[in-house]
Amino acid sequence: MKVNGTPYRSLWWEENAQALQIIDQRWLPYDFRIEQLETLAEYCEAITGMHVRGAPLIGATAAYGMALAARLDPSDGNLDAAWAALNATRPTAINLRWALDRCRKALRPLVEADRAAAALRLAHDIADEDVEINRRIGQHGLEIIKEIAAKKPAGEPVRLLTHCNAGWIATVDWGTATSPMYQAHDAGLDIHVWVDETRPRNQGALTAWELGSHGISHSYITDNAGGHLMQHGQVDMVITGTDRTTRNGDVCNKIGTYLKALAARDNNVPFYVALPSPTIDWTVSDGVREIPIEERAGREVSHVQGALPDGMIGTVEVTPKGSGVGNPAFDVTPSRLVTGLITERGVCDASAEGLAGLFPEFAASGDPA
Ligand SMILES: CSC[C@H]1O[C@H](OP(=O)(O)O)[C@H](O)[C@@H]1O
Repeated sequence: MKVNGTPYRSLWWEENAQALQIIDQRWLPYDFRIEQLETLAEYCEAITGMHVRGAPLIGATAAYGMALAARLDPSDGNLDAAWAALNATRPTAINLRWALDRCRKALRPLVEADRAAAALRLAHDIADEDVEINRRIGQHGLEIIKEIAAKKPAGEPVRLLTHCNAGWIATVDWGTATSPMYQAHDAGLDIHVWVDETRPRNQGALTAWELGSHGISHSYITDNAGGHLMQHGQVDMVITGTDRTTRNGDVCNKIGTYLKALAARDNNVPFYVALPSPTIDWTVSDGVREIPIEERAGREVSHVQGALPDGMIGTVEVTPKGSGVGNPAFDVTPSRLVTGLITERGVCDASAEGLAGLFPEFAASGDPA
């Protein structure tokens, strides 16, 4: 997507430096900073510290981390160590494990001398595939928005609500939940997006920044406003991303998604999830009981980051001293609350049959890596 007229991906390989460059999202939307990753420790910190975030982007970053490891020392031992270090960065988004397994599976059979070049090519492929997957998700999501638009009174926009940031900055490009929004806007459809701020890291500010940069009408709302808006007929469709979706359609996503799905069901609002196939965990059926939920630092809840009057970026403490803090970063929406899954191969029910119908080869093997 473009930033001030310049096309960007969320990460890119800098040939001259032979290093990965990322947009350091910790400073958005207040400041646009680019960071160059040069050591495995920097790759790990970039993921753990959410310099890069979003399931597909985490996976792509990890693939470049494996390419770095293969260049420094292509031995099995070093690749295994890199795999373990990167896999330990964040526990919930399955794209991390998917990318690492795919890299290790591709490199193991090769002689060591061939591994560095192969690993870099594979990282590039994973990044490019993500862009194409998300573009296709956008095409399928656009058809849903068109169907809703056709039933709306003339002059009334299609009103979407989204939670967190499943935007181009959470992927290599296009985003997952935002790809249908971009493509609907570019196709001339009138849309308005309710953007959940998404406490505590306020990734909604990233979504608002993205949509504003693309000229898409939107409103930044508190996380607790969504149910009220749905109750008053102000939402035509909810669409979110996902960090891990089980083989039967249970959806793990940013904390608060489950509550939006409950409100959507109670108000008969369709609830869609944009789902790239690398985000499907074919080994898990019961999302609530089997998906590990990341517990992040309490400081993310007790302190809020923002732009200070002098333009500097700072944090303000918002909880009383001595209060305990909880910070589960994700929750699981049971498949029964999901209207449909928008994948790169089309839209399906949130069910084992639905996903197996679109991805028979993965459903059979259980191993998409
Ligand atoms: C397109 S995946 C985006 C997904 O990842 C986010 O989590 P985080 O910001 O903690 O990396 C969030 O759950 C989004 O829906």
